[in-house]
Amino acid sequence: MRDLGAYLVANTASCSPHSTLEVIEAAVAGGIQWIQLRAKEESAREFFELTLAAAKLTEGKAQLLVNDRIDVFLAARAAGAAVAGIHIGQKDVPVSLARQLIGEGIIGLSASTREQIAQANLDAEFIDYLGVGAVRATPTKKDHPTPLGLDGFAERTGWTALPCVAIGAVTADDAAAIRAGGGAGMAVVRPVCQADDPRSASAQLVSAWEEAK
Ligand SMILES: Cc1ncc(COP(=O)(O)OP(=O)(O)O)c(N)n1
Ligand SMILES: Cc1nc(C(=O)O)sc1CCOP(=O)(O)O
Ligand SMILES: [Mg+2]
Repeated sequence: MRDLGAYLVANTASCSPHSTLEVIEAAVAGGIQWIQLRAKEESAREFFELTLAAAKLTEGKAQLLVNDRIDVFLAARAAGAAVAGIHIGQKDVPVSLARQLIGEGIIGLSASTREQIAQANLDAEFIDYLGVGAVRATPTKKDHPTPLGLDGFAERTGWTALPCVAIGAVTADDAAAIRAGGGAGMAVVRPVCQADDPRSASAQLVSAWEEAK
């Protein structure tokens, strides 16, 4: 899984005036193949229902990951939804236990400091990719880690053999630098969720990533 490419974090709080499902449908139509559903304010039931609906849009076309909520992922999978895995962070449950709980499935882990990446390397058997950020400060995640810059991101890809996805105020204009810095993908919220035309914004990100090869 070295190339995750353009990766959408479909953050429910960022999708207005579109609905989250409209954004996901547009992203799939635009060619994005990795989509994480991030719902920080919703109840478990709301997140679960949204995951079921999203999985119908992504099935066979994109990998759908659930942010944070292993319970929601497990419930959606038990309900027969095509959910691919989870993305968890340093404040979530340990990745080895997450692996025990979900069994097969993709696990993405956020890691940005030297210590976090060293620990991820020790836990590498449980992890499919790392989310590494924040590349830049972003209003989308108020408690984002200290900004790294593109150079800091590139430095971190050298600390691990795990695929690293850049996140935090990155845009299509950063695709070449992220790839040159050893990145396996670029994750965005606002460039797609807040675009007037999320489908063409998604297609633009996919092209930028492909052209940066
Ligand atoms: C691809 C990707 N990378 C990093 C994050 C951040 O995850 P986390 O640190 O758990 O923070 P929250 O998103 O839960 O606020 C991510 N979601 N996706
Ligand atoms: C969900 C998330 N995690 C981050 C991290 O640095 O770990 S930054 C972030 C939000 C990225 O949003 P935007 O593309 O709108 O800047
Ligand atoms: Mg988290």
